[in-house]
Amino acid sequence: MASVFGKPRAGGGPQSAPLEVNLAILGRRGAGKSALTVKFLTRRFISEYDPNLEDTYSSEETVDHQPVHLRVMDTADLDTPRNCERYLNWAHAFLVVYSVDSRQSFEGSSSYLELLALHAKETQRSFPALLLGNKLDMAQYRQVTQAEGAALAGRFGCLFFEVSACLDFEHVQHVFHEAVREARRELEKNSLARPLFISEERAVHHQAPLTARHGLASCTFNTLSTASLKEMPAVAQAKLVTVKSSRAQSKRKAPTLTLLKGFKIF
Ligand SMILES: Nc1nc2c(ncn2[C@@H]2O[C@H](COP(=O)(O)OP(=O)(O)OP(=O)(O)O)[C@@H](O)[C@H]2O)c(=O)[nH]1
Repeated sequence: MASVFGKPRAGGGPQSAPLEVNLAILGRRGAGKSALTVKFLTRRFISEYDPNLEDTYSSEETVDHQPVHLRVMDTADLDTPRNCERYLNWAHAFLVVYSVDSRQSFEGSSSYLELLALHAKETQRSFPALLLGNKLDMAQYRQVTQAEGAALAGRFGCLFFEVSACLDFEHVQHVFHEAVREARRELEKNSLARPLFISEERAVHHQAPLTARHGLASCTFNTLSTASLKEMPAVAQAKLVTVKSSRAQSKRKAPTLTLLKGFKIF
């Protein structure tokens, strides 16, 4: 697939330009979106962040021996999803985060999943989403059981993981790489797809396949469609991302730039 800024490249071997994947991290305040993002990018757990800053980071990753240019948007909605187009039209995949010690954040994650399902229905496109129960290290204060997390993910047909931003890096990395894999599958599917896209003429049903994959619910937000041909929309809208200074830099109490080694902020 040809590539311009903001549009993905699908496929390609080791010689080709890296696949471009945009990933948005969604969830209620305090769920641990920033902590997970920074853990993934720096291998470190940083405990304090400015809740009002929304940053987009860029990182060169290798996933399954394939180079990937990954952009991660650490969103900062207030209590509920707001002005969502900025990430809905930008991301190829979503990580929806809640905290296992907060029922409120779990309920918030459900709102985000509903928002994604609605967006898929409206745009007739598929959006991989992963549901993450964060703060697994706080399991003794659980308000949300693992079964509840899995059930919610199953309802929306997403992958589900429990993680902790302050425990091992590999687990957090695995989750982000799974999101890249899901996005890549979707991009490849779209690049192979016919050049015309079929839009709905009558009621569209949300499809939430519940197939188990490695014991987890799988798949993406899909919609069924009929008739009426339209031009195929870009997989991602070409959109310039305005990036403020790094949240990791801006709010960290003791700014240590070595923390930023290994990823670049743009
Ligand atoms: N124990 C524990 N604390 C965590 C974990 N992840 C985040 N926290 C803490 O939870 C609080 C909120 O984390 P953030 O990463 O700022 O949460 P957020 O979802 O980005 O919240 P906003 O910035 O308000 O949107 C901070 O005090 C973090 O230190 C975790 O895995 N375990």
